[in-house]
Amino acid sequence: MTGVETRSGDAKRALRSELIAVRARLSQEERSEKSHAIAERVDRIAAVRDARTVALYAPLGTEVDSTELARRIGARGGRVVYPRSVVGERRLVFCRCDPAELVRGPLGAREPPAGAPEVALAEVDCVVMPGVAFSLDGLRLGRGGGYYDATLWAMPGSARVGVAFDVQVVPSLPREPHDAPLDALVTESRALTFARGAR
Ligand SMILES: Nc1nc2c(c(=O)[nH]1)N(C=O)[C@@H](CNc1ccc(C(=O)N[C@@H](CCC(=O)O)C(=O)O)cc1)CN2
Ligand SMILES: Nc1ncnc2c1ncn2[C@@H]1O[C@H](COP(=O)(O)OP(=O)(O)OP(=O)(O)O)[C@@H](O)[C@H]1O
Repeated sequence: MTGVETRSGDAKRALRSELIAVRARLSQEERSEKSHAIAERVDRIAAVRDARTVALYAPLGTEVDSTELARRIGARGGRVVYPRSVVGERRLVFCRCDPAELVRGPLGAREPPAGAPEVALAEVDCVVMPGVAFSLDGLRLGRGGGYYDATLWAMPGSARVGVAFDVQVVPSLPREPHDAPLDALVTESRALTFARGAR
């Protein structure tokens, strides 16, 4: 690892604990209300509305609640898949699963159980991701495993949409070469889209 990458790694760690604390200050009621507004807004983004298969996530801790978005996508006939962490390989696979069947995975997030049908990465039209922080230029800071980044690089045709509360958005984030930039970022107050060429 180069010195530059080490410094941005340190900066990411500091930002991670700061932004997790900021998000935790929202009340349960605020998070629920804002998550509903985010679901409405995400569902108006063309990349999501036109997607046949959308990768969502099972909310963990104080992340944006994806339940309403799952309901909306299902209601219009879309297919929702959830990530399973392949520990040791730093990657995700996506499986079909009823939300009620999700089980606690090795990293603490709820995931599809072993045996849930896996969907090829190329079939996933859009990936909707939670994060700890997002920047106005479309970078995402996750929990630090690098799972989404590694997987997204193997999905060049999938739209990448980050979802967050306004308090998680910062002007800029330290960028490392493996970071996979977003196509869109949606909060309770706005939707930002980023040009592919610009990233
Ligand atoms: N909801 C959700 N699902 C996700 C992710 C995520 O960030 N959020 N991931 C993004 O890559 C992948 C799983 N990676 C994870 C990486 C770290 C931790 C984590 O920090 N776990 C806590 C314990 C959480 C708990 O038990 O409440 C910990 O180890 O301290 C969780 C999941 C795929 N699924
Ligand atoms: N594709 C990759 N190849 C090599 N190392 C990687 C790759 N992706 C991430 N890493 C390493 O993994 C660690 C975590 O990366 P990073 O901080 O970008 O994760 P994150 O986006 O916050 O996590 P996640 O996507 O799991 O929520 C870093 O040490 C980084 O150098």
